[in-house]
Amino acid sequence: MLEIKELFSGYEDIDIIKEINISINKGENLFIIGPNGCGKSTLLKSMANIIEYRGSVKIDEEEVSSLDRITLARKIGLMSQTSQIHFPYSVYDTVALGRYAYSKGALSGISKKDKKIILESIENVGLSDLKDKMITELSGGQLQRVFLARVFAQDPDVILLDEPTNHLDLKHQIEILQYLKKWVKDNNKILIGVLHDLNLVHYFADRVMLLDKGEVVSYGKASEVLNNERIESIYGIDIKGFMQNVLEKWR
Ligand SMILES: Nc1ncnc2c1ncn2[C@@H]1O[C@H](COP(=O)(O)OP(=O)(O)OP(=O)(O)O)[C@@H](O)[C@H]1O
Repeated sequence: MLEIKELFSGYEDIDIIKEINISINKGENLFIIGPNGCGKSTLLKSMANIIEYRGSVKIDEEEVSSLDRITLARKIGLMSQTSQIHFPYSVYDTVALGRYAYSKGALSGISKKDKKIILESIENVGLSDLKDKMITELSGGQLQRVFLARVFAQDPDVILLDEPTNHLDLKHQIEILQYLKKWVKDNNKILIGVLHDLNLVHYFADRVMLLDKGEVVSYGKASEVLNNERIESIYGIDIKGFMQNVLEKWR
């Protein structure tokens, strides 16, 4: 179980995230929504202990800020919005980096089991044909799937994904989200994701958290949180009306 209590975090003594309290069971996903700048990425970074927090973030009773790097990497994996490429690694080598928490460090030292997991992770995002290609030669969507495969290879208990599908075409968005949902259920993991597409959130989320100005406005099932009046008051747009309008244009 992931338990967050009285969580505050931010930058340079200014709190962006204020008083978050949630608990999520294994096998469940939670999607965080909210307008630009409301603190979604900051919340994920706090959970992954990339930025300091006050309050408590516990995975199976263990405070994440007290874990060493290797244990933390086995417990929690973050795919952030701005995964930068600095080195011309192949797809395989990039995904292999996900296994560092289980190996002795050097890529040459990875085990047969690691190899199998790396290849399966690449296959699960549909990139087997590109496994030897340099990541500098990939499209944005292919690259995003490489980073997803790296998180799968890392195989943490809690997976944090910041806009995991924003570079993907609709088919791949749906396929990846379907796969993630199943992966979470089958392997008793916890997924916390940030998505802007409220249709996809409606369809895939077990739980939804609506954030505004760093505070939780609403938390619960998608059908409870995604109430048109509430969404309009936070986003300042009649999203349901807009969607209905668009749908009518389809033949
Ligand atoms: N490294 C940083 N230093 C100082 N302030 C930051 C830093 N990163 C983010 N912020 C500020 O914190 C606030 C929340 O940013 P955050 O990236 O968490 O929002 P978000 O909800 O993920 O936004 P988006 O939907 O645009 O990705 C913003 O006002 C942003 O300017």
